[in-house]
Amino acid sequence: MVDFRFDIKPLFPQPIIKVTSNLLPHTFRGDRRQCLDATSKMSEIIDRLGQLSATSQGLNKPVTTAQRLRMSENQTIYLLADPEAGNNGCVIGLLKVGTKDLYLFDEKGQTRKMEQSPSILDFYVHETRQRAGLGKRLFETMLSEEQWTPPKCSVDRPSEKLLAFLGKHYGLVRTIPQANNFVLYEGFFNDAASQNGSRNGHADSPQRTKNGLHITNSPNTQLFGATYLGDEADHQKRFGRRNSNLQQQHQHLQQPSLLQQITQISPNGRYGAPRPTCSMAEIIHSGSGSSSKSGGGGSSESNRGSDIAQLTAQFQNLQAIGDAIEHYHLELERVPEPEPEPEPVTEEVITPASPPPKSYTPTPPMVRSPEVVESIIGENRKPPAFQLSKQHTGMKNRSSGVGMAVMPSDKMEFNQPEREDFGVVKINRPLGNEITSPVQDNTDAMSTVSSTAGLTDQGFNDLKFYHNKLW
Ligand SMILES: CC(=O)SCCNC(=O)CCNC(=O)[C@H](O)C(C)(C)COP(=O)(O)OP(=O)(O)OC[C@H]1O[C@@H](n2cnc3c(N)ncnc32)[C@H](O)[C@@H]1OP(=O)(O)O
Repeated sequence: MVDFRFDIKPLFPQPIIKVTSNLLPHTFRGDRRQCLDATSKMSEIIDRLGQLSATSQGLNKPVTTAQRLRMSENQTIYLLADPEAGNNGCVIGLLKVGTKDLYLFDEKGQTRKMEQSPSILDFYVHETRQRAGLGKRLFETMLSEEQWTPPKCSVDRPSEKLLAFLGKHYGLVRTIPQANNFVLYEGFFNDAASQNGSRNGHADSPQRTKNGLHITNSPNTQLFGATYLGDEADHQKRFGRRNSNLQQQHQHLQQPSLLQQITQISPNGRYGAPRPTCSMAEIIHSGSGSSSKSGGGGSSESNRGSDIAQLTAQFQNLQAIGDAIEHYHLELERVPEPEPEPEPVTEEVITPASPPPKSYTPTPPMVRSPEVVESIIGENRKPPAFQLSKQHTGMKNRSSGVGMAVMPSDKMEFNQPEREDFGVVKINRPLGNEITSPVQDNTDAMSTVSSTAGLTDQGFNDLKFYHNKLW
């Protein structure tokens, strides 16, 4: 029995009291100060009994606390005490009930939404007083106060003791399997459809197929296929340890043809929103698209001609890409091995506080001078041939995100000896490296450079001034 440092008699003018979110016995009468005192004491009683109940059921945290009761709108705790025991009396048991909106399966496996369904949420009688009829006394008081009948109560994860209790006192044995942790007994749905407004095919409720499968219509359904509720395996998995004795009914069959049918649900909402087109995908797929179009529609000669022209253009594009890749590989092979490491340059040397980049994507040909390529490749694959100054490496001027996304360049340097008009920049050539042949000048760029973009003392513009954030 559970006793407390205070006298419980004022709180228990009768052996069983009812407590709701105000944390006061339903019998309570008193002023504000007495009210605060009673609330504090009642909180202590509830927390203590809730903890004992959890321990008794092997739960790692209590289902019942004063704080939870205070926050709830539709829960009630019945407390059983023996006010005459000892000096201060003692509390013997607790029964927490409430109403819940639940999606449940009826005896036929049909889904029903039950609103304000009566539920047994927590039940405990102190170990020293169990099997003495006190549990039944508490339960009966609750039934009469709430005007509930036992078969109409759902039970939240009942323990074996509670299952035995309900079987013994109320003949509740045959259960209706559910996909959640609640146990229902046969008779739960008798006249429930008319009383509780339960219905099948509710907008929010799972739908039922002719074979008894239940399909949840959630965004995940669009992404990963339908979720099936109510089959035995799923029930076993969800229902867990306590209700192994309840696995008995409703073997729902899953036929492959039906699965195919129900998983072909067209996406809607944001999952059905158009996606941005991928230019490479367009190149690859537009050929088949156009051919199917022309094939399906009985196209004219001119259509066919334009299709061929399109295909030729795409082919040439692909060829050009292939050539560029091949050229790029050749250039990489041609990069000479770095010289043995000379004495490092001591002046103006940067010993980067941050480590060098872990991965490096080398520059394509025709963009850098071989020396720059060599030094940068050496930076990643082998120890550098010499220590690079900040001005050589452009460490601060590096645009790793944007530049690499567009072309595999570790460093982009801009040659702009004179100020040009707004928005126009000549790029990719250090000062002094003038174009010797038009072939070299294979790069163009437009930039959003402002007139305040600063030149370094070497004449390089810092790329950050050109970076378009929308990239
Ligand atoms: C939703 C939930 O709350 S689930 C959690 C339920 N609570 C617990 O499991 C906590 C530990 N158990 C208890 O507190 C109590 O056993 C209760 C609340 C379940 C029942 O209270 P009691 O005062 O023992 O009930 P009462 O004396 O009226 O009825 C006794 C019957 O309950 C069942 N019962 C009670 N204790 C046990 C037990 N240790 N083992 C098996 N059955 C038991 C039996 O059917 C028993 O009848 P029997 O003695 O003829 O076999």
